[in-house]
Amino acid sequence: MSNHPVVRWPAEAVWEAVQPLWPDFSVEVLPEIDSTNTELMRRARAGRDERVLLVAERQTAGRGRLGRVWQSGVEGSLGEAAEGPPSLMMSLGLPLAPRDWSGLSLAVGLSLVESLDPDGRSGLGLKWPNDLWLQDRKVGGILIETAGAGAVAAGQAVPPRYVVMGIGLNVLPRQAEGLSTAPACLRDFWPEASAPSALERVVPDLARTVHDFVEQGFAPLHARFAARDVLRGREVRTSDGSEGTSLGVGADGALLVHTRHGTQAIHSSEVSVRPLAAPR
Ligand SMILES: O=C(O)CCCC[C@@H]1SC[C@@H]2NC(=O)N[C@@H]21
Repeated sequence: MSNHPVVRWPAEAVWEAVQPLWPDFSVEVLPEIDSTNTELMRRARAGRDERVLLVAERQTAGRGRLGRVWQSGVEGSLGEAAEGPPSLMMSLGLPLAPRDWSGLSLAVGLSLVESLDPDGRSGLGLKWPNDLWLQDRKVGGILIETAGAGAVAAGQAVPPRYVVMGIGLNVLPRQAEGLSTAPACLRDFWPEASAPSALERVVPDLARTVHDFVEQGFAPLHARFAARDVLRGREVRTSDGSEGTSLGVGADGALLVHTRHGTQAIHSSEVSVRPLAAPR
């Protein structure tokens, strides 16, 4: 495996779009890595806290939430004429000190959905807390990890934490091992989608969203999230045992579920939904 990316990536265009926000921002594309999240966490632990977007053409140990494996779907060589890998795998790493952390992953998801489907016509939506969904099938996911920062005494400013926002988007159709139905992909609603074109489309808005989140938090995005929320009004079951109808998310990013015991605010859990009835 050479040390150079095989695919032509719009790294410079992405850098130019983001650099006015963060002059020290850089973009790195790697032909192969275990996981872009793992790599940025390693760098953070070694004291490197740069603002960087790391993109991989292949991950050998891609990770999802809750210890799951993220399959990149890259088998064999990408080849010279490659349109790009079947999925976009990238992590944005940077030090952050927002006033309030709640809703960061929802803000990231919303920026992805809005930049991939600006007018909402495709039905691409958000499944709380971290998944992009299209017709009840997963298109992508987000894995946010943090490093650094000790305890904060009362009245002290919150020190920045190094945050790694890992994003995986299925671009081309593929079967995923262990799943009965194939995941959805960007090609389902964007016929020319490739990993490089998706990168160019999503990163400028992602950077703007993260930049604004530091001061404003999730609350200003709340109504826009609701417009893309695929769970609202559906019967859900959470991994901590709550069952009921999803009422959407609160202004702090919690999932609100109307259960037999009243409305419960869920802050961290896995959520499954009752499948939609088959069309007649
Ligand atoms: O759906 C999930 O559970 C989150 C998936 C996150 C996958 C991305 S791919 C780029 C980055 N590197 C990783 O190892 N994981 C994230």
